[in-house]
Amino acid sequence: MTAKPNTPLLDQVKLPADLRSIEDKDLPQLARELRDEMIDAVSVTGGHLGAGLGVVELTIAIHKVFETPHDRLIFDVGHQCYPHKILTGRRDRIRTLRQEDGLSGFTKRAESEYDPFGAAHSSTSISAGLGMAVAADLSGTPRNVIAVIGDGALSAGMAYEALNNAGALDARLIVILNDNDMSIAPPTGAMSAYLARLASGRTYMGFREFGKKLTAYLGKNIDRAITRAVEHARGYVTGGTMFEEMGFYHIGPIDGHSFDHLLPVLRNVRDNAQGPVLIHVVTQKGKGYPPAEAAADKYHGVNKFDVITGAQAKAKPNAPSYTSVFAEALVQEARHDDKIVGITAAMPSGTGLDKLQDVFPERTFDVGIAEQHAVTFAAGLAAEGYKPFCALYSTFLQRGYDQVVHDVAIQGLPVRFPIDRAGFVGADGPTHAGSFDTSFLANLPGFVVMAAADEAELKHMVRTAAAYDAGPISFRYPRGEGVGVQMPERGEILEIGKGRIMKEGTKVALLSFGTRLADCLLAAEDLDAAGLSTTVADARFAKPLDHDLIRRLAREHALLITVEEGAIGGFGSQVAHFLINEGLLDEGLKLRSLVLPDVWMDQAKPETMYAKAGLDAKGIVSTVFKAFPGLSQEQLRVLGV
Ligand SMILES: Cc1ncc(C[n+]2csc(CCOP(=O)(O)OP(=O)(O)O)c2C)c(N)n1
Ligand SMILES: CC(=O)[C@@H](O)[C@H](O)COP(=O)(O)O
Ligand SMILES: [Mg+2]
Repeated sequence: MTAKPNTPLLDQVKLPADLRSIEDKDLPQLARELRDEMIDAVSVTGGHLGAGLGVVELTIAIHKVFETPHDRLIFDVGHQCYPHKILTGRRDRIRTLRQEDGLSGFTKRAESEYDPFGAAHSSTSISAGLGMAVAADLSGTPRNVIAVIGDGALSAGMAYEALNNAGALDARLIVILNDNDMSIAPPTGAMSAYLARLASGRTYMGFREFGKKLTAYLGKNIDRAITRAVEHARGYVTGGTMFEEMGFYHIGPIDGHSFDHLLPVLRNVRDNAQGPVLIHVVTQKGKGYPPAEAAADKYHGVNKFDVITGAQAKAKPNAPSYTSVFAEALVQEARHDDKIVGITAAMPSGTGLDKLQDVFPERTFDVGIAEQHAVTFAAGLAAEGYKPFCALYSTFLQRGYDQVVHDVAIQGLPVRFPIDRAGFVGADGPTHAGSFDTSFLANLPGFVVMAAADEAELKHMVRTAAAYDAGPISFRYPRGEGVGVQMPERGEILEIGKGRIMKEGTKVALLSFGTRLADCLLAAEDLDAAGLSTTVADARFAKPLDHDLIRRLAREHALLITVEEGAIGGFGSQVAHFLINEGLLDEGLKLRSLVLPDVWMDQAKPETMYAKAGLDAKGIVSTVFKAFPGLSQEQLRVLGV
C-alpha cells in the first residue's frame, strides 16, 4: 500500500494486515501518526502513557513482520499496549480506555483475538509465551510466539524461571527485551546495571558484529548444533551474555525506535531462528512527547492532560490520600525508632515509601518487581530485630503469599504489612483490585489483621504496627483520598483485637471492617428514621476478633450485618465462624455478610463498583429491608426502598 494523498496512513490501518501492505519506507510516517493518536487519546482518558510511547515503532515492526494474530504477541504487564490496541481494530474505542464498559488498560483475551494473553501483573509474558510455543510444537502448528518484556519486569524471579525453562526446552520462543532503563521509577538492582553495560559496550558491539556475521553465515549452512557451538565459542570471545548462557540466542542491543534496525532483525529471526531467541532493544520511555521525556517518571501513569503543555488535570482533594497519610505516619514513627525500615517492590511513589526514602535513604529498600523476595527479605530483617514495613499493594502481595506463610507467619516474625489499594481500585480493573488479602491473611495463625476505617485510624494503625513486635501484623487501606476526618498529631497505640462502637441502637447492628464505615453510618441514619434503631461498630481487627463486641452485638440486636471491602472468606467469614461455634446463631439472630461480589468486576469508578456490589449505604439499607420482610409501607417509604 502506498500512502493515499492527503489521507493519514493510520486511517488506512484497521488491522495489522493493512499495515503489512505499507512499504517499509512509510512506516516512520505511520509511527508519527500512531504516536499522535495515542497522546491525544490518553490526554482525555488518562492512563499509562510513557511505556506505550516507547514501543510505537517496535509494535508496528512486530505486526509488520509477524502474522498476528496467528503468530502470538504477548506484552508483559500490558500497560504499554495502547499502540497495539489502536493497530488491532480498537482505535474507535481507544477513548473509552479504563472507563466503565470501555477498553481495559491492559491486554485482555476477551477483548480481542490479538490479545492472546491477559496481563497487568508483571513478568508473566515469557512463561505464557513458552506455554504457547510448546503448544505449537506439540500440535505441529508452525507459529511464532513473541513476548515483549520490559527491563523492569525482568527484575522479577518469575521471568528467570521462564528463561531457564525456555533455554532447556530449546523452544522456538522470541523474547524481546524492551530496555528503556526505567521501571515506574528508575530501575534498581544488578540486572539494570548489567543491561546498561550490554547496551553501551562498544567492544562488545564490535566483537559481536563479527561473531554474528560468522554465526549467521554458519547458521544458514550448518545445522543448529554447530551453530550453537560457534555461538558458545563466540561467547568466550565476547563474554557471552547471561541470556546466551541460559540457552538463548542473544541479539542486540539494537535501536528500538529504528525500523532500519528492527525490520531486518525481526525478519532474520522469523526466517532463521530455531530455538529461543532474545532480542535486546533499547528504547526511550515517553519517546516523542517532550513533557513525558522530561518527566522523572516519563509519564508512566497520568491523569487527563493538556496536550500542548503536558499539564495534568489535578482534582482538588477534599482530604489527604491514604497513601500520603501512611507515608507521613511512617516517617514520623521512623524518627522515633531507628529499627524501622521500609521495603517496596518497585513502587516507591505508589506506596509512599519515596517519602521515607527522602528522609532515611539508608533505611528504605526498593527491591525491584520482586514481591516474593521483598517479603522474605523483610523476614530476614525482622529475624535480626529490625521492624520492616513491607509496603505492597494488596493485589501485588498475592505474588508473595507463600513467603508470607512460610517465611513470616510460621516463624512468627514481626513483619509489618501496609496493604495499599485495598478493595476496588477503579480504572485498573479486576487485575489490580485488592480483594483477597483479608481472606488469605486472617486465616494464618498468629497474624494480626487490621483495616483502617479512615485516615485517622490509619495513623493509629501505623503507630500500633510500629509498636507491635509479637508477630506479623497487617493493615489495609484503599486507593485515593480519605474521608476528611480530624487527624491526631501522632497515632495512638490501639489495643489489639478491640473494636469500637460508633453509635448505639437496639434492633440492627452494622459491624464494619475498613472504610465502608462511612456508608454504614449513612445507612444507620435512614434506618433510624424508619424506626429500625441501628448500632454501628468499627471492628478494626479481622484477627484477633473482638469476641466481647461480637457477642454483645449478637445478643442485643435482631439483625447483625458485617460489611467489608473484601471477597468472601475474610472478615465476615471469621465473624460467622465465631457466631456459629459460640452458638450465638441458635437464638434466632439474623446474620448477613456483605462482601465483594463473586465476579471479576471490570473497571469503573470505585463508588460505582461499590454501589453495584451493594456495599454503599443504599445497598446496606436494602439488605436490612430484605431481612425484615414485614416492614410497613411507611417504613419502606422512609427507607426509600
Ligand atoms: C507483580 C507486579 N508488581 C508491580 C507492578 C506495578 N508495575 C506496573 S508496570 C511496572 C514497571 C514495569 O517496568 P518495565 O517492565 O521496564 O516496563 P516499562 O514501563 O519501562 O515499559 C510496575 C512495577 C505490576 N504490574 N506487577
Ligand atoms: C501498570 C501497573 O501495575 C501500575 O502502574 C498500576 O497501574 C499503578 O496503580 P496506581 O495508579 O493505583 O498506583
Ligand atoms: Mg522499562
